[in-house]
Amino acid sequence: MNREALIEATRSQMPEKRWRHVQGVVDTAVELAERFGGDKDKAWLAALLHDYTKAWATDRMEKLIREEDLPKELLEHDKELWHAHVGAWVVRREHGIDDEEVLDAIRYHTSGRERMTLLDKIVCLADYIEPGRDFPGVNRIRELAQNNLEEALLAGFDGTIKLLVDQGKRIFPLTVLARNDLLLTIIKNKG
Ligand SMILES: Nc1ncnc2c1ncn2[C@@H]1O[C@H](COP(=O)(O)OP(=O)(O)O)[C@@H](O)[C@H]1O
Repeated sequence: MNREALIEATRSQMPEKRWRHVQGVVDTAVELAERFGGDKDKAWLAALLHDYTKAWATDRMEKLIREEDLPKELLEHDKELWHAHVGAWVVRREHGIDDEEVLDAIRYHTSGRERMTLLDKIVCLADYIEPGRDFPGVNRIRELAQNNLEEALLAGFDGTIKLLVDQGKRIFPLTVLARNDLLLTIIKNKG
């Protein structure tokens, strides 16, 4: 795999602002991998590709979800969730990415899932706290991320779930499963 070509291909999918976010996620994911003993190369790759189709038109993503082997359930949920699954499918198809761990980290970076891998957690958390992010509560998540990956991610999911409830939106169930699972892990680690 040619890193430079992959960087250019990714950059060409999105406007400059989104590209800056991706660069922030890449740097943060590599830092988190160093801090928590993850694989830095995989963190780099999954973070680079996590938003590959984020700026694609909705109907382009919808067509792939309908026609390819992608979860049809996505169509009943917020469009913000689509790019994660579609992105994993596209980077496998277009760039031959076949590392299932990396593909999963891309696929679940927005929603999370039950039994998240270390790489899933790193990419998902990096997406919440990269330096360009500015939302109420982000600094608390950054502080927690200094020494507890699970507690930081839990705070991230809690914030997303609260926001969705306040906005009267549907919740994609994987985020609830991810949150419950993280809570259990945190309790076990303390006990
Ligand atoms: N469980 C969920 N159910 C419904 N929508 C969700 C859920 N989790 C996240 N979202 C939506 O996705 C958005 C998060 O997307 P964002 O953080 O911008 O991800 P990315 O960096 O991949 O673009 C949230 O603001 C929310 O609208």
